[in-house]
Amino acid sequence: MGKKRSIAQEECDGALQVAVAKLPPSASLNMQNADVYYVEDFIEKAVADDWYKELLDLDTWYQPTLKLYGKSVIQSRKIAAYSTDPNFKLKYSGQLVDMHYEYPPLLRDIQGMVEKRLGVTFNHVMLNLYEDGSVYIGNHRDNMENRVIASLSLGTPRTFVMTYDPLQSALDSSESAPPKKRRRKQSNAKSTAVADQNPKSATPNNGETSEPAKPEKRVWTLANGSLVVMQGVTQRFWKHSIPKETKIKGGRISLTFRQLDTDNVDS
Ligand SMILES: O=C(O)CCC(=O)C(=O)O
Ligand SMILES: [Fe+2]
Repeated sequence: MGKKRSIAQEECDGALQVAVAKLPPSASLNMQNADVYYVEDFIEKAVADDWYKELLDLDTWYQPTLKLYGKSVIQSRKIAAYSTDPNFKLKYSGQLVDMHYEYPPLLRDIQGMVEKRLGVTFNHVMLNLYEDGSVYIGNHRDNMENRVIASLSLGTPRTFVMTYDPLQSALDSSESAPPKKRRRKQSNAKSTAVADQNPKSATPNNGETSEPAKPEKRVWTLANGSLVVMQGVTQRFWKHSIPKETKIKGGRISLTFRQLDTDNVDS
């Protein structure tokens, strides 16, 4: 029997079959068990401002209702969702997302530009509206089938936090998973390294699961016109959030482009 392969290794092989975004190595954040890029000046600020204003006027924004512990709660963050696949449906917190299949011309152009620059195609974009700093997104991981996730930021800069928090199953499948007790202690570790406002100051990139998990956190500001790309094994090992910053009065729109699995089409 051959040596058991790590999840990271298998995912890397899988990622070669599906396209990965092409970005310069200088944009890589060199995070352990992740493939994350940040391009601060992906588009000019003046263009980002214009796009922000135009997208704010879309008539497709709405506040989804979430089911939390059996109660219906209205999400503070407005969203607008589009798909290039006319049959594609998506559930979010148990509710069907209000999906639109006719892209407004600007959104089609933006998606085309992002696709061209990254060398990949997307079948879905979710717009998030953070009207001010009281609107946030809690710590979460995106679905595994989101092979490449590209998030374009427009408007007021907001803080982005990425926390190393491996899925239990990912560690269990790893060759060198540390014992359970130690893993739990590590994920709560107070000594978590925080690279405030500097996504590149970092621990070394291990690239795979052959090393014990290192507690780590990255915190930086998403500039107006910037792009974050997460792909490969990132969602298995890292969570992300945009915390509340109540002093912030300006608005922000993020456009999160995704490659959703068409097997999930719920027609
Ligand atoms: O607004 C952002 O940049 C992040 C949004 C996000 O994490 C999500 O939609 O899953
Ligand atoms: Fe997310």
